[in-house]
Amino acid sequence: MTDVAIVMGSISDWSTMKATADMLTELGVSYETQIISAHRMPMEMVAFAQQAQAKGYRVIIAGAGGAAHLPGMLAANTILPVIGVPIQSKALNGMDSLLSIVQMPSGVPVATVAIGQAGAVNAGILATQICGLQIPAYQTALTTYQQKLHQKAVASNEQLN
Ligand SMILES: Nc1c(C(=O)O)ncn1[C@@H]1O[C@H](COP(=O)(O)O)[C@@H](O)[C@H]1O
Repeated sequence: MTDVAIVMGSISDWSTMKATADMLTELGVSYETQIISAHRMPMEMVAFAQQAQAKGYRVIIAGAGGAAHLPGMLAANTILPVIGVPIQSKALNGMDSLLSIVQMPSGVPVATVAIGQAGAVNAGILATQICGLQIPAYQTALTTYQQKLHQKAVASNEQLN
């Protein structure tokens, strides 16, 4: 069984969403990646969302840019938690993606992270935290990751002196 599904609206999103995949790899979390678009592949998008729980995924991470309907439309078709990653669009710098993803109507949440790569990394961590509620090995990996972050911050402070 694969724990996390990473989906994105276009192959052009991969340069951002690779940061999610890399984070999950670092934390030892199983994932699959797929291009699915609510706009360009509406039937496949609905089928994917409706089958996601039965496939055994615990969390869906969806990256999309511009009129970023994908995360919300997935959330509308599954009870799994959906984390939305706003891709940094060229025309509006990702503000369009962010607002399209975050401003969901009451009853259909998408857990929205920051625009671009930092958000993509955090989406991977957030998904691991959710899966970690049931998988102790993921909590151990998160603790190790947090300790590494701490050590790096302390070490960078020492560079000042
Ligand atoms: N936002 C969506 C959806 C969707 O929400 O279904 N499908 C594609 N896209 C976005 O269109 C942007 C440009 O895509 P192209 O580079 O393929 O033209 C991408 O950021 C993609 O996520």
